[in-house]
Amino acid sequence: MSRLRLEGLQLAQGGRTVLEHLEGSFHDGAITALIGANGAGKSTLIQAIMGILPPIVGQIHCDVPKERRAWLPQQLALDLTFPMSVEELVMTGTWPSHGALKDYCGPHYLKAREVMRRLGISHLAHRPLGELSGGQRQRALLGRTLMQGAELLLLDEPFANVDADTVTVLTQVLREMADQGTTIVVVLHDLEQLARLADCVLLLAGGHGRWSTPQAILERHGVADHTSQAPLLPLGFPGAAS
Ligand SMILES: Nc1ncnc2c1ncn2[C@@H]1O[C@H](COP(=O)(O)OP(=O)(O)OP(=O)(O)O)[C@@H](O)[C@H]1O
Repeated sequence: MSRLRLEGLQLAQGGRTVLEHLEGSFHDGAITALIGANGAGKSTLIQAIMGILPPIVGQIHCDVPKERRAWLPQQLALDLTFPMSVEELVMTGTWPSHGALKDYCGPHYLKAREVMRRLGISHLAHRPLGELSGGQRQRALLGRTLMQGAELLLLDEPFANVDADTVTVLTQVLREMADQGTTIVVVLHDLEQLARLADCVLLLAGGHGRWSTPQAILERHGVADHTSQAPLLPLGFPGAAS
């Protein structure tokens, strides 16, 4: 049985229903793209899965322990002026399981070094977060979730404001995480990212959710061969609820 399931879910923001009758299971060890127009409720669903927004009706069944759930919010939502280095940020990935006040030990530093190497940010270990580019920041933030050993990873537009090399590295690391069993839910906004990354799709439109596949979404947008370089088109999903 899937570790993350939605059952008769209704979610509201500011007293207004945003999504209702959401049902279904996210595949374990797969990357599910959460797509839909602006305001469709993608962030709302992410907040609910993270346990920040309680459902009005229905339930979210999540069998992943809290310390193994990770959320990478939109970069713009983060205050990165906090005086902290890349290595320190990556090390905070140990907090959910070890506590914030515990001293780090040798194996923690070794693991952090391995994580930074994997993400190509070893040379930035001691650089303050405020001095990083968007792509470098995103690598460091993903490093924190690797350090955490996340089994459920939620990402909100992880490729916004990042360079092409970072897109490649993030895509590769996310695929490796999924192959190792992590359940990944990622808010995406364009077809190229969808073609490159997603195994499954949950499309939000008109207050409802519909499960689909990357192939079906790409064909609907007239991109038949999804293995080729798909054009970078905004996903507006007109009439997506049909
Ligand atoms: N804190 C809030 N109070 C009231 N309404 C909200 C709040 N947050 C979101 N909303 C509304 O809920 C609806 C869904 O918003 P949400 O941010 O989940 O959409 P989204 O699909 O993530 O959009 P985007 O692609 O623009 O990020 C929108 O109509 C939005 O205006």
